Amino acid sequence: MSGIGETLDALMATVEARKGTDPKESYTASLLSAGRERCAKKLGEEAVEAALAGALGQKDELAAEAADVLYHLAVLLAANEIGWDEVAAKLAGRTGQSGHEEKATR
Ligand SMILES: N=c1c2ncn([C@@H]3O[C@H](COP(=O)(O)OP(=O)(O)OP(=O)(O)O)[C@@H](O)[C@H]3O)c2ncn1[C@@H]1O[C@H](COP(=O)(O)O)[C@@H](O)[C@H]1O
Repeated sequence: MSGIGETLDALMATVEARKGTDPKESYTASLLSAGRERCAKKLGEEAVEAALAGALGQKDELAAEAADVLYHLAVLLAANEIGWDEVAAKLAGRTGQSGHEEKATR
């Protein structure tokens, strides 16, 4: 099994490759062609479902919903021309900061 980084890189490459392709042939292409607001709405829905599963301690459901969240996040990032590298840089910039300090500088 590959790590999460490789998995996310492969997912983003697939999402990027769907740009401009036939929306009838690909769910990803249909989301991208519908625009950023549609992509954002789907991410929000999946995030709520993941949050509910987590709050209820539904482990399998949470893992599945977390995968949906990551997929829809990849689509929204791609729709905004942002890659995982920019997200990783934000996370790396916070390494070593306490959560309280980080909140103050965000
Ligand atoms: N990871 C995913 C993934 N996760 C979820 N989904 C789709 O997300 C949709 C969400 O389902 P919902 O029940 O929330 O919504 P729905 O009512 O079916 O659809 P909406 O009208 O609400 O958008 C389903 O159709 C799922 O198939 C995904 N579709 C694609 N991928 C990845 O994207 C790749 C390319 O997919 P295509 O673009 O479809 O070729 C796939 O190989 C996967 O790796």
